[in-house]
Amino acid sequence: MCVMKIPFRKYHGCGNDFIIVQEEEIYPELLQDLIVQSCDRHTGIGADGFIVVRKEPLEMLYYNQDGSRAPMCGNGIRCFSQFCIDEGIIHKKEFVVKTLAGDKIIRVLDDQTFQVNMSKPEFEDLSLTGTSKRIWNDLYIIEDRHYRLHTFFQSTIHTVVFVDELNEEWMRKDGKIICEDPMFSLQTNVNFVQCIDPTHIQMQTYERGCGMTLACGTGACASVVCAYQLGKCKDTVEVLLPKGHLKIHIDTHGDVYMTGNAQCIAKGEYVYETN
Ligand SMILES: N[C@@H](CCC[C@H](N)C(=O)O)C(=O)O
Repeated sequence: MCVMKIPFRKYHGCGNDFIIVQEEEIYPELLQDLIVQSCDRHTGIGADGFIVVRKEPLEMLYYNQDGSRAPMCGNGIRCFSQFCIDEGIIHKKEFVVKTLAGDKIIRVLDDQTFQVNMSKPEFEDLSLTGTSKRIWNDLYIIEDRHYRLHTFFQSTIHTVVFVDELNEEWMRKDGKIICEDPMFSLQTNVNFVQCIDPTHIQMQTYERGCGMTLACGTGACASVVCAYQLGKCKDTVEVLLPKGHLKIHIDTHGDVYMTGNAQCIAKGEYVYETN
């Protein structure tokens, strides 16, 4: 066994929480184990996700709490941006971050608030979603609950489900069932959405690699895109979440913009014991 002290910061965006470290502080061969141990809510720091900061060129490497890699994280990229400011890595008001879902342009607004161009949704390229067929308004029944699934790629795979009311018990149970359905070979994030009025929705996400979270940025974008396509909302919507809100805007070219904040909640050294 060997003990290492790894400098980290912890952030949250609307309650979606992340451990963030710089790439030079970690050993790639130990990364999976480090993620699983440090994200544990009882024996580690606790977090929904783990972010590695690559500086040259600036890149966000995102991992879910189970150690799986994801192409992007909307709340994570705002926290990544705040980390880069806090650590003196970035001094500009606008910059580009590389991700597995392409380059994302970040604009720093007020203190701790960021606008991110989250790119256009992808409805056609099924290889991106890990599904063998297009899923749009498809009926999905669990016991006596009837859902309509809409699956597409919005910087990562998302399935949007509109419900009359958000119900914690069913979201957790049915979110897991939909997420792990074998028709999604790469699994899917599942967003339960309640439309309040044309400019407000409420949502919560069962995340692949993590379970229920308090917020999901890419999920908020996907939910608004889907609601807009179905004529359920306007092109600018406030997404209400248990611990905050995000503003999502779809421009005339179909690009999706997310605006929200990011907060540093801890800074220190993680005492990591290798097995
Ligand atoms: N919480 C994130 C999404 C994180 C990745 C997701 N669980 C996946 O595996 O695709 C967000 O804010 O977008």
